[in-house]
Amino acid sequence: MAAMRKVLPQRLVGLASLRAVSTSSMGTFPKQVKIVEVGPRDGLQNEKNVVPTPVKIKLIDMLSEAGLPVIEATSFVSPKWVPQMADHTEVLKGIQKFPSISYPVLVPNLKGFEAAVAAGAKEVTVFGAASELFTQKNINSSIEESFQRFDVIFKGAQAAGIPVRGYVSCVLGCPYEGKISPAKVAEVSKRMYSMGCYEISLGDTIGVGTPGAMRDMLSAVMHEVPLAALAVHCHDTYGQALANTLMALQMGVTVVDASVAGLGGCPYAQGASGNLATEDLVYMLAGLGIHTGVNIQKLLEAGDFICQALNRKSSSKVAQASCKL
Ligand SMILES: CC(C)(COP(=O)([O-])OP(=O)([O-])OC[C@H]1O[C@@H](n2cnc3c(N)ncnc32)[C@H](O)[C@@H]1OP(=O)([O-])[O-])[C@@H](O)C(=O)NCCC(=O)NCCSC(=O)C[C@@](C)(O)CC(=O)[O-]
Repeated sequence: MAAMRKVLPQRLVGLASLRAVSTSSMGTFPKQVKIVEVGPRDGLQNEKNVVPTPVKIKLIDMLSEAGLPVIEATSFVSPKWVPQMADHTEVLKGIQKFPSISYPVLVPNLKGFEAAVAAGAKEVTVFGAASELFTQKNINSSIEESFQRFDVIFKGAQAAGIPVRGYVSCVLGCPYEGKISPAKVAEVSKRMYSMGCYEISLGDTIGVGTPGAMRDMLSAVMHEVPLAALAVHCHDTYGQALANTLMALQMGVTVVDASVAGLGGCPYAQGASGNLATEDLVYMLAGLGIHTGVNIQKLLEAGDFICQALNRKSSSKVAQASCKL
């Protein structure tokens, strides 16, 4: 805690310069971006040591205080597959729920959907992929079988008035199949959108994409799914996450997934590293004059908190830089 107190006033110096650059040209960028914070789920699911439930709850509460409009809280997957998420019910019940914030949770099947609803979930997320082999490794089914599972979830969600978000993983590459064609991503995205996902988040699961690959993939998907219903979810394995996101914004995407302190990774995607750090995204968007509603100071504090709890250095460049200022 002492170290945290020491850096905060210095961070304010960095924030002043951030405000100074926020008047720069808007170009073709959107005026507003919705950030979907995935740290508590994607960020923590890959942690080897079990993160105590109160730590997860405090992290989510701090992220709520920071003004993130959507916070992916946990996942109702099999605890045999992802033990770190076994406390999903306690986490979802334990967090403070701000009326203006959505707290979606991942559900892989009807069992997960029913458990999520019983725990109070008001929004769920299904997760598919544009790669057969990844789908097999991640959810033990083919792509076609995954649609059948989703269909059952959609029926339950529709009856309960619960919105469903959808992930398509491996959109810019797969750890098992390598290159994935934009046409395949477009096909899977179209299917999930037409089944009932209100938003499709396109995941560069192993962070191999480049802005060129993002442009080609998005161009294909935009023919099949309305732009307003697309989000991007970039991992930073090759240091391209921010550049890839910028390309997506220039193409009109207005929803971006990110993870506080750049935490993240998928247990079933070897080589996957952390997500785009939310702090770095917020800093860049502020510099472009794009509204997010996020208080970066409070976000940095949430990043400090989880990094101390995990005994780890933040992967966010903004967090690292603002500590050194
Ligand atoms: C889909 C299954 C369940 C199939 O797994 P399975 O083994 O084929 O399922 P099953 O139906 O045969 O059940 C096996 C056991 O799990 C139980 N079970 C079954 N379902 C549930 C459930 N929902 N909640 C709790 N328990 C469950 C079930 O009751 C049974 O228990 P047993 O009878 O052996 O005691 C499994 O593969 C699974 O849970 N996979 C999840 C993997 C995962 O969470 N991956 C990470 C998320 S994806 C990701 O990170 C990428 C993303 C989204 O971030 C975007 C990107 O970056 O690209």
